[in-house]
Amino acid sequence: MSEAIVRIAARGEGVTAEGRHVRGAVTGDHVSGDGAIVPGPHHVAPPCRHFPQCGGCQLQQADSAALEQFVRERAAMAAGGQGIAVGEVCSAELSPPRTRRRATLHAMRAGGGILIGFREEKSHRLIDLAECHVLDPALFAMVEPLRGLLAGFPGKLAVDITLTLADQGVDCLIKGLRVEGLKQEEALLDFAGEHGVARLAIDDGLGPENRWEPEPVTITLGGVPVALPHGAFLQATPQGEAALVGTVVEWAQGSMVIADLFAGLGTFTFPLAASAKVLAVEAARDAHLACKASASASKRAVHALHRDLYRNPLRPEEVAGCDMVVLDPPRAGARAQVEQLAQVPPTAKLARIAYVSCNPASWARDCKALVEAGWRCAELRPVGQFLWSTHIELASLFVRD
Ligand SMILES: C[S@@+](CC[C@H](N)C(=O)[O-])C[C@H]1O[C@@H](n2cnc3c(N)ncnc32)[C@H](O)[C@@H]1O
Repeated sequence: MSEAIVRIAARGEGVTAEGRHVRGAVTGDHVSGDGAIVPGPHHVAPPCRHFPQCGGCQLQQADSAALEQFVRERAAMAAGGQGIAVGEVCSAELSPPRTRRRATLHAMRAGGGILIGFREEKSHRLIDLAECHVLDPALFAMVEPLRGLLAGFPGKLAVDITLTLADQGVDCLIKGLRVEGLKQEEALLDFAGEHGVARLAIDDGLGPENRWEPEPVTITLGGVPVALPHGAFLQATPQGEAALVGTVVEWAQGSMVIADLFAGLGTFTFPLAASAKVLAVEAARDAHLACKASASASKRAVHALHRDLYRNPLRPEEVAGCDMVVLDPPRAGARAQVEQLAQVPPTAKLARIAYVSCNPASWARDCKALVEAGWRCAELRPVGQFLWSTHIELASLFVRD
């Protein structure tokens, strides 16, 4: 007798109503007693030849309807798991293929050639990328030239290459490369010039050192160009950023004073500053300074504050004057900051909290504290920026009645 797959689990396996997990199955498939999968209407041919070996994607066998359901259900189930009632769970925004604007690839020498790609999910074996359906084509176009460049560096090679699509083109940071002698220095400059690289930096263990940057590299946020420090956080796709920012800006309508916590370069700060005063709080010094400089150059009503919100969260009296708080913490969540927000008295101006998260588990844990303090989750917007992966993002709006 066969069982139907009713949903996709957090780790990407198909799950039956009885709770049986089946790797490779998607919602609508059937699985027989011996584990054979009978594909259903949402099971499609994976577009990439490297699937499922490549660790970059886990769900290429699912169509967009099954992926949308997966992203939406994961967000809703995280809320349900902590007993958080959600007013409205919106449909999930999925980023299209070939839109990822940042990725770290690995490279090594093998069999006389250079392998460049992602690692296999459960091993350190490198998948040598011949195609990629998630990377923006401008990033993928760097793979072959990078093979050529690295082939000229003798000896054992084990480097990480972070590619980011900035306003000026591809920003390329190579970690772990030893550059010795004029010939190798020239090879770097030739590579950068010939392939229109926006910035080339090498980190041989002592931090990134720029070798090529014909004009300062920026990323435009809310119409404001912001200097892009190495390693600074960026939303994974422009479409994902637009979905998250559009949602938060809509929720912020009518707010005059907003605190943007874990602000990074100002992904939310600058769009929000079009109609409100914004306090942008961030712990990474480079990101904070970039946000601060652009706020001043663009004359936006932004006050940038350098502060560690884990050790030193904003206290209730510091946010009481804001009518909205936006939080977008790292995967670990924002427990200490949420504990402080939960203590803001109902009589304070603070009327809305938008919590953006890349980890439904820490989000739900934190939000439980908000709910216990009288806040209600009015709206949940799931976002799938990492198409075909099990990684999801969400934006949530908390209000007090
Ligand atoms: C998920 S990113 C979001 C950044 C920004 N909101 C965006 O959308 O681009 C989290 C940010 O929190 C910052 N961060 C990490 N730990 C922090 C801490 N203890 N206090 C304040 N900011 C922190 C990181 O540097 C990063 O910029």
